[in-house]
Parts: sequence; structure tokens; C-alpha cells
Amino acid sequence: MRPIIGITSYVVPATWGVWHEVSTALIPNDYVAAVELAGGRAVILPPDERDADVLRVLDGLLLAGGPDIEPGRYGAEPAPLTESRPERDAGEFLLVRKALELDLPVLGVCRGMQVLAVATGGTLHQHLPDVLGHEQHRPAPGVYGEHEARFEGGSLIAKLMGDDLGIHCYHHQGVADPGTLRVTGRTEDGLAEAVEAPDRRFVLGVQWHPEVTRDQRLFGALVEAAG
Ligand SMILES: NCCCC(=O)O
Repeated sequence: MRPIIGITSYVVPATWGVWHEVSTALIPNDYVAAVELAGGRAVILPPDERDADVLRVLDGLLLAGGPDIEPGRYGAEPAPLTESRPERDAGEFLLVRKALELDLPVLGVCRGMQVLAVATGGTLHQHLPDVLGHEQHRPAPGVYGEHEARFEGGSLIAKLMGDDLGIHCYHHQGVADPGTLRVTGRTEDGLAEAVEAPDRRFVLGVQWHPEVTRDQRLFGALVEAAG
């Protein structure tokens, strides 16, 4: 039996064929393909989970990328460029808190890393250009930033990826305080790129998009930990 990996989804207006702007629950298929290629059984979770019961049938959880977290979740007022979807937060925070309690393997990608940090008491920078003075983590609409990330020796991420890695990222927010997690990777500008929970079986968040570059190593590690 393949390990069952739940992937969080979201609602957006989508257009296909003769249908326009239909409210749609979706997830980029790159996440599904990555889990399946890694030997897992991907299950797309509804965007508005009202409890965490589904975790009883999951072996691992993949928190996908997406919009900003509602800043009230980390005690802040929304900044002008923050665009949140509180309904998605509600379901994902329920799931991730329970998953951490159960020590279920969790991989968070981009927003997913930010969810992990905030769910454990952390905070976010709401608009990185205000903090870093550049826009290189989201250079233009639809254009991925390219960076070099360096990883802490002995960390889980270093074991999986080596000392450093060229990454593709697309985000305007970042982890300021990682909560109870540990920052184990950063880009040259000091931004947190990887967080993990060394006291857990497998809890890892990365700010970049391994599904876009088809880097299977993190998905393979999630599936293996879930197996
Ligand atoms: N804040 C949601 C994840 C992507 C971004 O930071 O733009």
C-alpha cells in the first residue's frame, strides 16, 4: 500500500472550455505528480476542512503554496499589499496543528512553510521588499526569482539536498520568527528558506518551489517518512 499523502487545495475562479470564472477547488498538478512519482498516493483535500478527522486516513501532509496568511493569526494588522484568504487558513491551521500533535510527516512549500511557522507561534514579514530592499524573491508577475540557498550542517535539509542549492522562488512574504521551528536554510540576503522541527519524525518547510523544478528529493523524503 502506498503512503497516502494529503495535499491542501484552494478555491479560485477558473476558466476552461466554455466555462468562465467558475469557483473551483484546485491544486497545481505538479504537486500531485511529484507525490505520485515519489511512490505516494496523492489525495487532494477540500479547501475548507472543518475538522482534522481526515488525518486518520493520511500518512503524510503536503501544505501547498498559495495566498497570504491572515495577519491576525500572528498578531499583526494587514499591511497594504497583504492579500489573505481566511477560509483557507482555517482549514490548514486545523490540519497542521493536529498533524504536528500526531507527529505526522509534513512538508510545507512556500505558503506551506509560512503556515508551519505561524502555526507554531511564529511571525511573517508581510512584504519582503520593505525589509530586504529588493524584489528578487518575486521579480515580476509570473517570474520566479533564482537564488542560492545555504543549509545548516547536520540539518535534515542539508542531509537531503547537500550544503547549498540553486532555488526557484515566488513570494513576497517570508518567515520573520520561525516559532518553535528551527531555520536551517537561508539565501544570501539572510531570508529564511528552510525550517524544520528536529524533535519530530519529519517536519520540513521550504520557501522555494521544488515541484516547479521537478526536484523529487523532498517529495521522496516525505513519502519515505510517511511509509
Ligand atoms: N504569503 C503567501 C506565500 C507566497 C508569498 O509570500 O507571496
